[in-house]
Amino acid sequence: MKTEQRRFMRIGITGGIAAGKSTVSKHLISRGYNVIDYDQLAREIVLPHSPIVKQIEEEFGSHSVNEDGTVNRLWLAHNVFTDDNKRHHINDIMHPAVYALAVQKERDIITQNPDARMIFHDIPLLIETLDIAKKNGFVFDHIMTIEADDDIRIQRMIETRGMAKAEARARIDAQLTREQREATADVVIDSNLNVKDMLSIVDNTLENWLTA
Ligand SMILES: CC(C)(COP(=O)(O)OP(=O)(O)OC[C@H]1O[C@@H](n2cnc3c(N)ncnc32)[C@H](O)[C@@H]1O)[C@@H](O)C(=O)NCCC(=O)NCCS
Ligand SMILES: Nc1ncnc2c1ncn2[C@@H]1O[C@H](COP(=O)(O)OP(=O)(O)OP(=O)(O)O)[C@@H](O)[C@H]1O
Repeated sequence: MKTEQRRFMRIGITGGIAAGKSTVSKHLISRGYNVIDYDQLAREIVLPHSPIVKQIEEEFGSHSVNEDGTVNRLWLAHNVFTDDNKRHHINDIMHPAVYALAVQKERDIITQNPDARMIFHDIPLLIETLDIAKKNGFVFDHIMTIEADDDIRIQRMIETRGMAKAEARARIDAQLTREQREATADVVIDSNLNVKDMLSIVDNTLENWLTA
C-alpha cells in the first residue's frame, strides 16, 4: 500500500458527549488551528431534500422528515437513542457520507494552508468509526480524548441542552465507554477540571507534540 505523504500532523479529538470537545475545538480555532467538526458535517449532509434525507425517510418513515424537507432531529434523537437497531441504521446511512465530506474539507484546508502543521478532526464517535476513517485514508498521528465523569456530563446536558436526565443517560449509553476511548487515545484530557486548566493542559500537549 502507498504510504501517505503529508507535512502536517492529523490529530483526532474525541470524547464522551458533553465532555468538552467543542470547548477544546473553539480554543484551537482561536489559536489559529483548523478544526473539522464532524457534528457540523453531519448537519451539512442533511440539507433539505438531499439524497441522505431521502434515504432517512425511506428507512425511518415520514415522521423522520419535516414538511420543509429537513430532518426531524427531535424525532430521530428520541428514536435512535432508545433503539440500538435504529441507531446502527442511521450510522450506516450517515457515517460514510460524513467521512467523504471530511476528506474534501481536509483537502480544502491543505490547499488554503499548505504550511499547516496540525489539522484537527473533532469526531464524537472517532473510536467507533476508526475503520471508516481508515477506509477514507485517515491515519491519526495522535488521538486526544476529552473525558469527564458521567454525573458531570449528565448535569451539563440537563443545564445547557435542556435534556431530561433519561435522555442524557441514553446518549451516554449509545457511545463507547470512557475506558474504551482511553484505551485507544494517546492522551486523556480531564474535563472535570475547570476550563482554564483543561485548556492549558491541551496547549502543553500540543507543544510537546510539536517539539517531539
Ligand atoms: C440523531 C440526531 C439527528 C440528533 O440530533 P441533535 O441535534 O439532537 O444532536 P447533535 O447532532 O447536535 O449531536 C450531539 C451529540 O450527540 C452524540 N451523537 C450524535 N449522533 C450519535 C450517534 N449516532 N451515536 C452516539 N452518539 C451520537 C454526539 O456526542 C454528538 O456530539 C443527530 O445526532 C444525528 O444525525 N446523528 C447521526 C450522525 C452522527 O453519528 N453524528 C455524530 C458525528 S459523526
Ligand atoms: N472543563 C469544563 N468545566 C466546566 N464546564 C465545561 C468544561 N468543558 C466544557 N464545559 C461545558 O460543558 C458543556 C458541554 O461542552 P461541549 O459543548 O464543549 O461538549 P462536547 O463534548 O462538544 O459535546 P458534544 O458531544 O455534544 O459535541 C458546555 O456548556 C461547556 O461550556
